[in-house]
Amino acid sequence: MTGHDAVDEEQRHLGRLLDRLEELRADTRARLDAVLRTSGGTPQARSERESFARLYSSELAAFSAANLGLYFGRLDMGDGEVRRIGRVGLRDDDEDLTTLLLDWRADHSRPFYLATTARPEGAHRRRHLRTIGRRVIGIHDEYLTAPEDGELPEDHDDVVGESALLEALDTARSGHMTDIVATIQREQDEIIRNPHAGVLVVQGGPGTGKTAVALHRAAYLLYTHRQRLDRSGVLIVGPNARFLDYIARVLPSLGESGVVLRTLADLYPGVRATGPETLRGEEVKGSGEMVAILKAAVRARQLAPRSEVVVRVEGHDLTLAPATVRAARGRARMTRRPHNQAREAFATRIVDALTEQYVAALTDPVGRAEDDAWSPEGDGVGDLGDPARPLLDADDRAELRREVKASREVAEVVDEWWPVLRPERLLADLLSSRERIAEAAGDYVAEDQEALFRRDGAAFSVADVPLLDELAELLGEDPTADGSEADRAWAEQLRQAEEALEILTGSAVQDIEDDLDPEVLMAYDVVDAEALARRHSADSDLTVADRAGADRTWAFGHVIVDEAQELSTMAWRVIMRRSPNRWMTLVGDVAQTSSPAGIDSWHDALSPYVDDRWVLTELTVNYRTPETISAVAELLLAEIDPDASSPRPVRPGRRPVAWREPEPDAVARVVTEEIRAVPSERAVAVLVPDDGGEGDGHGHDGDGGGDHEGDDDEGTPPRYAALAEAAEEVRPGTSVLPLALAKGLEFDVVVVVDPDRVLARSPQGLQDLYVGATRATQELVLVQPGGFGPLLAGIRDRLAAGDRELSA
Ligand SMILES: Nc1ncnc2c1ncn2[C@@H]1O[C@H](COP(=O)(O)OP(=O)(O)OP(=O)(O)O)[C@@H](O)[C@H]1O
Repeated sequence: MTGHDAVDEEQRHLGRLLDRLEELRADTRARLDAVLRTSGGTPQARSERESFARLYSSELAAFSAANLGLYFGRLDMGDGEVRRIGRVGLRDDDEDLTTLLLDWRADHSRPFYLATTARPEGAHRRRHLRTIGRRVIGIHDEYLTAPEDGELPEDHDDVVGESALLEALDTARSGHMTDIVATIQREQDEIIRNPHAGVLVVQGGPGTGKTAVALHRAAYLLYTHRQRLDRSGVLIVGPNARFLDYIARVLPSLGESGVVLRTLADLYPGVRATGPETLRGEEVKGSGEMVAILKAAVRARQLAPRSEVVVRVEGHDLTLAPATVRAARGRARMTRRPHNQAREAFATRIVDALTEQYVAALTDPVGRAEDDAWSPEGDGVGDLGDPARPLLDADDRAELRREVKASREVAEVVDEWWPVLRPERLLADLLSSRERIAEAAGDYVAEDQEALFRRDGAAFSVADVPLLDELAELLGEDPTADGSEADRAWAEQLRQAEEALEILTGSAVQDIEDDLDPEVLMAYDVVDAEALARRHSADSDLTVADRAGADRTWAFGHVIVDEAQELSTMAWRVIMRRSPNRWMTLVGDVAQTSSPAGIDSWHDALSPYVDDRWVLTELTVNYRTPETISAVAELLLAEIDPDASSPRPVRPGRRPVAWREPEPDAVARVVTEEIRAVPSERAVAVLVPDDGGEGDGHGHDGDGGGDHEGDDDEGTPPRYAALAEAAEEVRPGTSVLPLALAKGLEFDVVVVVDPDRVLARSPQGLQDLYVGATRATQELVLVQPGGFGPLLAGIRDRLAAGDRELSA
């Protein structure tokens, strides 16, 4: 068969596939319309209709998404079987339901990603197809076993489908990440399909495809465990809104729309953390010591009077002694329930104590019983008279108790000493008062206490989010707030489970939470699966993603964290709460940690939660930066950690890294010169220092906000505003970004301005520069006003010497 014939054959098949897809789409559309036209019926019928409507809508979305690049690969197996691989699975409507196209996630598609000449996986030939719309514009064949008439080409290490891969890697970047279904590499495939049902860590240097792998794993898990994950949802947490925007199209392009994408800034429903944070603040607020500080802050709101307080009930003056209130407080704390739930126990004790006095006042006017109650042998709570001589029967007493409980003055004192607290108010009150900070964080040095302080009314920062979440745990639901019936039923189930656990373990659930001993059962473990499922399928028009995203206590079926190295100790606690089953994929690179509260060892971060029961996988090939740029990155990495190994770049560089040393007043000219030279279809970014020195607002893209196209200079530190303007003038739409926002992104050409200033930002300056230098797919330019300092000049000279040696 000639190349021409082969293209014709594939062309015919593509036409058939697209026609079949269209048929299925029309069919699903008709079903959806029929469901939407029906109304009325029993609540059960309504709920069934809603779930069918959701199912058909998501099928429709998947079919529409599959249209582009539907068919991209073919495997000819050794036994003559032909497998065609594409974005979705399609069957013919003949009697046998013949398979026309295999979903890339199906087991039978796997050899397409794994086969090499060394291990052909039963395949004889792999074919990559390039298509535009209905047209096949190219095919590329690789023989995995020797063809009859030719030699077997040499295997290229671990790179599968090399020419298709290199072509994909060379394409201009659009500002949005694209899926990689056609060219997933073996080491990536093994992670995407990894069957481990616990915590899977994906460690890899810059550009190794960690983000791509995480997103494709989400799509794979949804395909393979559809039933389970459709109900419980998948959560993906990324470093900032710009990053989420960058990756937002990948899952829809794979036909998956039910995933909740969040940053830490909006992981706490109802709050958008847009406030600035200092580096010190980030560090202090991220540390595990905050748990004790927040507990102290809650306890500080559980009060007792200094002297006796008189409460008037139905014309009788009843007295509450400080000891009575303290005893009630002690009992309430002993329930080990969250503050707002323990309030009932506190109120009950207060009402009991007052009722006794009330009874005594009516039956024992001389006050003997009361004297007994507060005698040194008394229990501080009093005694309801002598049961041998009851003057009031049980009903009378109950009535008196009701009167005490209903009294406004009693409610007021309960409110004053054990108020209902809400996380947002409590945190704002704590952080805006130096006295309260000193009270709760007495052990901290003055600078750390000061790092916590913020003006009242200021927006919360990203570092505050885990504190709010922690407080929500410590405080519990507001019993006076509305909630859906399903939520209340769920809260009640959890409460009962917690009580059962308390009896089982003899210790408090909150204390278990403190160090989250993995061997200790959590409430979620004992809430029966059925109740969990009922909650997850609660009758509602909203999608799972909507419901899960709005519910702080939602138990996600799978949780994926990208750039997980940035999570502080406090943030890990939030993430773990969202994943009670601990089925997670954590993706990151401990050499890229730029947050002072981030991690430098997976073990340290994870062992408190899962001990050593987590699996480490590694990605070793760099698909983004070409060799020339990787060489600079490698030397920077050696400064961060001499033992770390760099990922191997798959592409040579087109142009060496440019080292430019303009006079300080010529920086804008040099930068604009560089970006003007870049072809218009290529994406360019100018990366500038965060300006995040102590006391400065540190760059977090906290606005949580949507589409960033067109407002690319958002977040530019003021010092670089003029540079941003100049860049915009010569090349509209150029991103001028602080380095912190470049995390996870990539551009064809990257200009890093003032790298020495980045390095000077302690303690993570080296990591920041390493991140910045590895954002480019084609060219890197370093622009240092006044000339490079010793570290970078040294790197430049070593590379130049290496080049001279190579050419000698
Ligand atoms: N198998 C592949 N086929 C085609 N492109 C790929 C493949 N793997 C990765 N890429 C591309 O390489 C680039 C880097 O991938 P990605 O952003 O996922 O890397 P990363 O490890 O998350 O990087 P970083 O840690 O630096 O943010 C992306 O453009 C991605 O699409």
